[in-house]
Amino acid sequence: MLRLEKLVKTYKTGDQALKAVDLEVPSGQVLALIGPSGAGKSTLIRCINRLVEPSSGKVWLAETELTGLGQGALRRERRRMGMIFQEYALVERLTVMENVLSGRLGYVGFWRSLARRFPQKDVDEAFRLLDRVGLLHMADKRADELSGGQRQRVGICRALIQDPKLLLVDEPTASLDPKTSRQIMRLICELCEERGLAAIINIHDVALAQRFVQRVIGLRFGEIVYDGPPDGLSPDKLTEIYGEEDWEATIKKDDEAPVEAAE
Ligand SMILES: Nc1ncnc2c1ncn2[C@@H]1O[C@H](COP(=O)(O)OP(=O)(O)OP(=O)(O)O)[C@@H](O)[C@H]1O
Repeated sequence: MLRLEKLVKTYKTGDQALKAVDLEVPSGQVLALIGPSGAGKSTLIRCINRLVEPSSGKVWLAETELTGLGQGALRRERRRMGMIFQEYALVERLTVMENVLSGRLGYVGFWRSLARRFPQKDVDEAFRLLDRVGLLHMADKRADELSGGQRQRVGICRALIQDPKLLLVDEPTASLDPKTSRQIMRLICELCEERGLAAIINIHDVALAQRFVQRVIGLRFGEIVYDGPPDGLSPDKLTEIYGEEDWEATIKKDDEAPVEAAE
């Protein structure tokens, strides 16, 4: 449902962040994008919805070539791609409910959005989503009163209320403690499964990626150097992706106790 063909991004500075990346993601597949700092992970995610304009190559979302669209058509197609950010990108002075509903701004008309008058079905869906992520009781709280984990849950609801087919997730746990990180990764993966959503998750924590996703893409210097199951990430493979390090302590152990469901 998502296809990248020879995607290249060269920034004005001359940095070649992506070198002819080919990638296909079927419907409903959740994959993790790993790689060292500067490998091109954020660039790849942002080239898909053209927040960063690719230099050449094509991005297909189902039958639509996103790279060939004008601004109006691109705005419409972006509704099908929800984005979740490391720093949540909430509007601090707005309530949780208002932040979630802002995910519908691409759908409601200009005047309606200006008055923040959303259709009742959008409000109902926002309540359902907040309930699903355990934040129903927080609906009227201001965003700046929330913890990091709660903010990310709001960010997730805001992406999902768009009713996307694909989630683009940029370091969702980078600002969170280890336990909250696991909770957020689990939540994202569960929601994708419930809704048949595909997702690309840019994540630094290899063990966390291995624990939750079916497929891992390793990026190095703008090229895919690993594409396979989480268990195929041997120390040698990780060295190829990241460079020398002692990986035994980092890789998920098979005998590791499963995380409590109640976490
Ligand atoms: N706006 C920009 N202008 C110029 N060069 C950029 C820009 N954004 C990224 N780059 C360069 O492109 C390359 C890839 O950067 P990118 O942020 O995509 O990597 P990343 O894998 O997401 O790194 P990190 O994990 O540190 O976020 C780097 O060499 C970076 O310096």
